[in-house]
Amino acid sequence: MHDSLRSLLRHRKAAVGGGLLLFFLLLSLVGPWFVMDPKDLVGRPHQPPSAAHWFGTTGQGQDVLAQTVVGARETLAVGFAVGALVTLVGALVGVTAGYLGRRVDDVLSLTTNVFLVIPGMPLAIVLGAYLPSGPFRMVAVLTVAGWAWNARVFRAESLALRGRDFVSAAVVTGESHARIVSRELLPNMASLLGSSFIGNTLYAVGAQVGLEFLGLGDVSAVTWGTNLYWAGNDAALLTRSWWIFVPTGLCIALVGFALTLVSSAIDELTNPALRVHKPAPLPKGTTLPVHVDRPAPGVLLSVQDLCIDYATEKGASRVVDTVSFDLAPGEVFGLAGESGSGKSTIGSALLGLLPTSARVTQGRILFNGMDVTALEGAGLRAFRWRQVSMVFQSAMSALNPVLTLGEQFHDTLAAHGRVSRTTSYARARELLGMVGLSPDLVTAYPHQLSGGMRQRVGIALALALEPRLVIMDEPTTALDVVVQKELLQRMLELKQRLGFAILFITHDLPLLLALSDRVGILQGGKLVEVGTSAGLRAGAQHPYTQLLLSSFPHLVAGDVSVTPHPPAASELSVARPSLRVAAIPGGHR
Ligand SMILES: Nc1ncnc2c1ncn2[C@@H]1O[C@H](COP(=O)(O)OP(=O)(O)OP(=O)(O)O)[C@@H](O)[C@H]1O
Repeated sequence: MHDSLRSLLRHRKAAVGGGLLLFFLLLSLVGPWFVMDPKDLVGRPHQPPSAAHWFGTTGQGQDVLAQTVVGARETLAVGFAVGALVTLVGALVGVTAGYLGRRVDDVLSLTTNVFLVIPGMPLAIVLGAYLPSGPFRMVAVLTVAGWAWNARVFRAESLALRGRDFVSAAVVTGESHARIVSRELLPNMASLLGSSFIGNTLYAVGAQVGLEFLGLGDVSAVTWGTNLYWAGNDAALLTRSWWIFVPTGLCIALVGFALTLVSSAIDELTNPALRVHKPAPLPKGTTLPVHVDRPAPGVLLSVQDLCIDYATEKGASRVVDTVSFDLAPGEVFGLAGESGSGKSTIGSALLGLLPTSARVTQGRILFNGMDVTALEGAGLRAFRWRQVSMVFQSAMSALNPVLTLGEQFHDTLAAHGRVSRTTSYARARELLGMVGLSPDLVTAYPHQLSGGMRQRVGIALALALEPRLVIMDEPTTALDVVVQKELLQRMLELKQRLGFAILFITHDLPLLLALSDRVGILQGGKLVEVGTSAGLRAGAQHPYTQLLLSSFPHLVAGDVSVTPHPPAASELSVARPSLRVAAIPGGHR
């Protein structure tokens, strides 16, 4: 709690937004005691700012400063009350519908949809005409007109959470519905609840001011909306009496700005992934122009003295440290190392996919002689996928769930030149066939495929533009060993046919040794050993490589024995006929 408060105070957006909001809250609470009565006629009409009336007088001779300060009270009170009520009603209805589902969901969703199709403004006007005048009328009108959107958002969120394992675990351990909602669902929606409340308050302030400006509020009350209503009525614009409406307008804009800052701060504080630490700017003169060397013969990719730092709260953290290696055309180069050793960071750097908080601080990545670390914009777009593509680790999240496979192939092909759907679909069919899937799957959606089939689609997509290098970042981690072997075997066959090189990233060193021509071992961001697979298998030099090798038990299909030593190539090789696991006929996994 103490820590959360401290980080809230240290957060710049939270501090500025919160400070502004606090100022307006204090102004609305204590300000009215220090100003004149806003309804008193204290001077001549339309008087500009003066020592007697700092903000001038209105078209009827009232003090504009008093009206601005007093107007804050009801406007903010209604705004926060509506913000809280709309969030509460929306969350209650949405979470109940999403979590309980079935009949309850049908009824609540139907009610929500009915409210959604009724336009908000006419509904507010009609309700306003029947309810007794005053701030409570405004609160009721805006709550009735605004809760339905929130219910939709909360329903969608609870539907997504309901399918998560931790909720299923709570269900099977016998927790009650109320406890699951209050302990499992709502805490996971803290960020949504916070930003919805702030967003709804923003909506309420805007809608309230809008309705009152149109004369649909209580025009005898003093609020920011009625201030603008009377400014319009008293021809403040026509007489160029800007001081009558500018202070109120400025206050509304500042409150809106403050609420937006706080909403964004809540998002960032409750979701650490949104907290982006920007790396320190490079010293002047160190920005590298796109550099093209004559490619070294027999070298497709040359990583030279590469250093990558992440900006963190505690300063720069080096995760890739002076790494150098070369990759020849058609070669399979494996990068191995324990979790966190920097493998994926190197893979991302090759494709210019490093997050904003990361930066290449030293070294070069030469692809066919061209320094890809300096590529940007159109140059980078043209380079990605056409020259170097990637098979991602998570097959499900790498495919767009709402597009058919054919559309996803079309998008990829169309991103690199004009291509008709007929041509894209024909190519998609060909590629699907190449990876051992039925070409008819072009019309299928990702959820209709198994994990192994999705990963084959990932490979087919990676080969769509016939790149010269394919990065495979743990592409088979989530698959069982049989599917894994079939998939890798297919990949190596395609490599033989099409001639692309592979940078294979995994923590599974025995698998790498079986697949790769050469392997590099990463430890804590440093490349501690590079050697041919045969050389490393015969005798690794570095103690860390030896440790990695000795820490892998190996299951051999058939006799299910566990070997404490690195496997022989024949046991793992998926490219050779001596593959020990028989292909399962028929199915695509
Ligand atoms: N956004 C980030 N901010 C700070 N450090 C990060 C960030 N992303 C990754 N790191 C750090 O960079 C290091 C390398 O991460 P990377 O993902 O490249 O490792 P890896 O070897 O691919 O691991 P794994 O096999 O588990 O995917 C890790 O120590 C990680 O904590």
